[in-house]
Amino acid sequence: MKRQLVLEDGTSFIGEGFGCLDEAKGEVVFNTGMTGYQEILSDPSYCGQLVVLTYPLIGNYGINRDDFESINPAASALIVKEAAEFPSNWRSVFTLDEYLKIKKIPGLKGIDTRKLTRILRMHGTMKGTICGIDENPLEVAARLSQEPLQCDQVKIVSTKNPYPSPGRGKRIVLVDFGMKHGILRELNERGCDVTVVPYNSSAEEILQLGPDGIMLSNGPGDPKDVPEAIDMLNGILGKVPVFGICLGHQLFALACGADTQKMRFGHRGSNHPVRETATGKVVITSQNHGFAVNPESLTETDLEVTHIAVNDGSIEGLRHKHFPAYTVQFHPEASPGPEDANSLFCKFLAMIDSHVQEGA
Ligand SMILES: NC(=O)CC[C@H](N)C(=O)O
Repeated sequence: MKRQLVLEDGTSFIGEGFGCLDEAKGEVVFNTGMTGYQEILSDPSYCGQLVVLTYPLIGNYGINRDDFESINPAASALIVKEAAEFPSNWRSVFTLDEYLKIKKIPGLKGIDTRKLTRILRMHGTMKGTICGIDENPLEVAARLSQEPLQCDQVKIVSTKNPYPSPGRGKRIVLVDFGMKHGILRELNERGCDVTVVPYNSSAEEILQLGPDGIMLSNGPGDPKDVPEAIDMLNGILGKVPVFGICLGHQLFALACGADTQKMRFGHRGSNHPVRETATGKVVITSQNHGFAVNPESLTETDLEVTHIAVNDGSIEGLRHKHFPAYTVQFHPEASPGPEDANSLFCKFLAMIDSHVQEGA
C-alpha cells in the first residue's frame, strides 16, 4: 500500500508501506551505518523517532534472536530505500517486514533516502509523519509544526522496577534511562554483580544498594527532560565512582553545572572518529545522539574534556577533575559498530579499584 512521509516543512516522499501500516509521528533522524539495523531498531534511544537508514539495502541478513538491544523496540518507524524480502543468514528467524508487523512498527520503503538525508542535513532534524497518500502534505505539515516534541520518552522506556543481573564481581548499580542491553552485557562479561534501577531512583535508594560503582545508561530525548536524574547525580557524585554513556554523559554534565544543546542533525552511525585529548589516539565509534554538551558552558565547572569528535569538534567525553567520574557521548558497548572503545568498561572497573585503595 502506498504511504507518504510528510516533513514539517511540507516536503512529501511517497513510498510503499511495510511492517505495520499504522500512522507514525516523531522526529525524523538518519543513521549512516551500513549494517546493524536490528540493533538500531531496538535501541531505546530512538524512542519517538522515525529512523531513516542511509544504506540502500536493509534487511538482507534478516532478524535474529541474538542482536536485540531491548525486548521491545521503541523507534516510531523505519524508513529505507529497499527492504530485502528474502534474507539470507543462518541466524535469521524473521524477515524485517515480519518483525515490524509483530512489533507494530510502521515501515516505509522505496523512497529516495539520500535526498531525504540531504534535506535533514541542510535543514536539521525535523518532525515528520507517515500517513496515507490522500492527505494533503501542506495541511499535515501545518498540523505537525504546531505539535510540541515528545518529552516523556525516558519514562516510557526505563524499567519500572529494579532487577538484578547477578555476578560475583563488583557491585554496580546501572541506572536505566533507556538502556541498551549491550551495556549490561559488557558489565556481566566482566563478572559485575549488576542491579538495574529505574531512571527516577533517588540517590538514597541507589546508595542503599551499596554500589562499588554507578553506571548511567544511554536513553532517548532531551537530557533536560530528566531533572530527577540531575538531583540523583548531585547526591552521589564524589561518593561512588561513576561512568556514563550518551544520555548518561549529558546528565552528568548538567549535574556538574554545564549545559547541553541540540545539534543540527546529530551523530548517528557506526564509524564516527573520536580523538582522545590526552594521547591524540583516534578510535572509531558507534554513535546515536542529537544533543551535545556546550563547550563554553564548561568554564565554570570542574569538568575536563577527554574526547573530541574528529568530524565536527563536538565534545565526546568528560572527566571530573576531583571526583572519580567520567562519561562518553559515544557507545563503547558498540552494538552495532566497532569495539575500539570497549576498554572503557575495564577503565571503569580500574577506577573503582583505585577509589577503594585510596580508602574513600
Ligand atoms: N543514545 C543516547 O543516549 C542519546 C542521548 C540523547 N537522547 C541524544 O539524542 O543526544
